[in-house]
Amino acid sequence: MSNAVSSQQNKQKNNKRSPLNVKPPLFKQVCVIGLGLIGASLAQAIKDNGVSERLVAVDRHVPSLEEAIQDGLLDAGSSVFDDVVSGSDLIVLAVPVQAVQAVFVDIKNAMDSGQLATDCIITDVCSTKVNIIEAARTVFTSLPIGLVPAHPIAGAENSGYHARRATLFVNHSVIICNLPTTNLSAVANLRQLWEAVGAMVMTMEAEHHDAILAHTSHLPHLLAFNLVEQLASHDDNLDMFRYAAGGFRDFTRIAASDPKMWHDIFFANQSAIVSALDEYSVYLQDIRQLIIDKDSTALMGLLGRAQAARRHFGHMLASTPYTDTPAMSASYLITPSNTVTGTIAIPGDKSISHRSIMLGSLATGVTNVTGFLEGEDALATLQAFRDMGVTIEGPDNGKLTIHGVGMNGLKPSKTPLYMGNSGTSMRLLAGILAAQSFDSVLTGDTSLNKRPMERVAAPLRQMGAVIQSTGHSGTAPLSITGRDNVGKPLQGVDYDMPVASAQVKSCLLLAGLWSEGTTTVIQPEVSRDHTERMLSAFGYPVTVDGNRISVEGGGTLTGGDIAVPADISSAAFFMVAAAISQDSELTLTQVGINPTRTGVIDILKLMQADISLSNETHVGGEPVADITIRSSSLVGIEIPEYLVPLAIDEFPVLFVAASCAQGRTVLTGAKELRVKESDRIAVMADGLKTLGVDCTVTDDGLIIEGQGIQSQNGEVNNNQPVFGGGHITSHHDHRIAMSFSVASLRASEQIIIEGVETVNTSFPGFAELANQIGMSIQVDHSKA
Ligand SMILES: O=C(O)C1=C[C@@H](OP(=O)(O)O)[C@@H](O)[C@H](O)C1
Ligand SMILES: C=C(OP(=O)(O)O)C(=O)O
Repeated sequence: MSNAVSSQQNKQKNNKRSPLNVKPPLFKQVCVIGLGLIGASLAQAIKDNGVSERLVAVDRHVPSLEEAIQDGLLDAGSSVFDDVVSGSDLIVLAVPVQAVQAVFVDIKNAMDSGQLATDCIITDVCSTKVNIIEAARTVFTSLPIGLVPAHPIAGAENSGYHARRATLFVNHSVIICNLPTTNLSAVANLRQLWEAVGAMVMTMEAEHHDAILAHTSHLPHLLAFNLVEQLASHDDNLDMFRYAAGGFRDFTRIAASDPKMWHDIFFANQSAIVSALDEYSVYLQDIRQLIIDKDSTALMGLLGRAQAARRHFGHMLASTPYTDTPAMSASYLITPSNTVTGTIAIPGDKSISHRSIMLGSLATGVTNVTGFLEGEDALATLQAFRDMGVTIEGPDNGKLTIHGVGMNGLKPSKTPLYMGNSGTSMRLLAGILAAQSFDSVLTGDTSLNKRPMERVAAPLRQMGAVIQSTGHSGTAPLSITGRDNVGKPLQGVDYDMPVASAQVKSCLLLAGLWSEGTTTVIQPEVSRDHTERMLSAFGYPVTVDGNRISVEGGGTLTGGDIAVPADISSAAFFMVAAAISQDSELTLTQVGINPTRTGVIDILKLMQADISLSNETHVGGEPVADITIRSSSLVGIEIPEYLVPLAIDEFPVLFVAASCAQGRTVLTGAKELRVKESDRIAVMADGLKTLGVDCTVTDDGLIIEGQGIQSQNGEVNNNQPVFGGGHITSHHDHRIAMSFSVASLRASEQIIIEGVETVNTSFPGFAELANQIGMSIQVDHSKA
């Protein structure tokens, strides 16, 4: 008796296909063996996406087949292979690993009898790959040219036909194992199929696949089953389970999976699982010993690294910023307001926070940091040093304890160092890493991977570094060869910097710490000098002679305490907010006023802003002061070029100030703005035009026709709107998003700023603080 079921009567109504059909269908007939969750979901996805003219299935459970035909999913189905397989050009094995060999026997017989063409594509969805290939070798004299082992990394706790979802594979990875015997067109067709159902295809050697999966899937399942077994075998197991908290539940969730399936997988991938388990046992013994020894530093190091790595991997793979932003596409909806008042503390300085991690890690002894900026950029630097084996406790409310490893104590990271969105992290680290004994790779998110890196790579090469910018055009990822492989240390050089960049200067000075002889950097204009100051604070001699800065290689750093002042670049948004609005007065406490950073104060003063400094003192080698700023009648100016590097990050918000000034403001000599997180000249000009401001982009700057009104009798008149309302896109640049938020203080209507999640890179809590002083920013996560 034949177990075949067919669906003539259903054909008509089930021929509807999605408008996004792949045309013509890739396959004439796909035969799915096994209608469990994965097989049925793939069948549904093939059907919905019109990937095959006909779809048939083989399953031992005839009612599922009947239902699938009734549902219009299948054209035919049977529990007997020969009944339906004839003429298939793709066979998908979605059966347990141990059943694969028997299906290969059926396929071979069908090929021998001419029911199947010898180039029919044969694939599978099993979690192990080497044993699938071995099973094929046992059955076929030579591997079929259509054999393409594959593994979709997708699943759910529910199983069976009814749990199927056509979307199961969308945005999930599918690993395809290319075999030397396989027809290239078979691989290409299978790739197209998976892409058509929404998956992302990657290729891998079968052995590598099994080793990776042994660690990432098989080992966790094994541990989950085993932990439940351990607890269940206790005499008081009822109490154990009754009081088992969320940790146990989370850890053992996967122990609810199908035992038969896992039994098969554990045997099928035996050797890779055993070696993953052996490695796990070593780690278990190590952490056991740390607890016995009460080795607090090492235990904190391990736990901190693991916690950060857990977050970090996800972001690294997605090329997204660090902190868990609930939405990666958040917007600000800003209702116009016209007054800001209060006394507020601004978060810590980003530049100094980066350097505190770098020098603290390389120092001997412990460095305690307070006021650390817990923004994504500085956290990227922190993670990189953790990845290189440094124990860093915190951050906890801006406090960090760094257990320095000394000048030669860094260890190679096991993964590329991920710098997120942070140019400072990547460029300064390039200098440090070029001098280390080991190889490194530095990578970043999509924005950072577009920014110029040859500005550091080229001078580092002059020092003897072996460094490649492997991106499209002198861009990251950066691949750095360690000195052990180069065979000699870096050599000091004299380098005349073509641009006044503190990042380039710092990169070379840091490389100079390990170089033979003297490294001298000559800058065309003064740029921020935090590296020089902090090196001195850590006891490393730095010679500054005008714009020539030198270090001798071979010194050491001594850890100490660092108090990070508030970031003047973040304070700038609120300075401009108070200046352009009416009846405003803001005091920003203990802001860093390092003279290489105060260009924004100088420019605002030239524009006749009402700013004053008080409580001037020093914090950790850096001058700080309270800054008070009131509503001002700003006037347009020609910005002196020497101030450009001293206010480089503040220009986006200064453009907002210029729009509110009376008369024209002209910025020149600021080409650097084009290679920040966005092209800040073009992007600001677009946004200003959207809001109705007349401005002209030049090669190296911007001309803005201010719309401010002259003050009458010394009275400030900042009531009139200067900006209209509208939609602004931040181009995922934090400073663009914050600058246009400030513009809302002189807007006539609502401003919506899209893509504001990167504000967290430099100013976590910006919107809350802005609202505290009288602005009205609503954060909208609905696009997540
Ligand atoms: O050294 C630093 O910490 C920084 C230097 C500046 O870059 P350039 O020096 O490349 O202009 C600045 O834009 C950046 O936000 C931070
Ligand atoms: C340019 C900036 O930072 P980085 O270069 O570190 O990404 C910035 O914060 O404005």
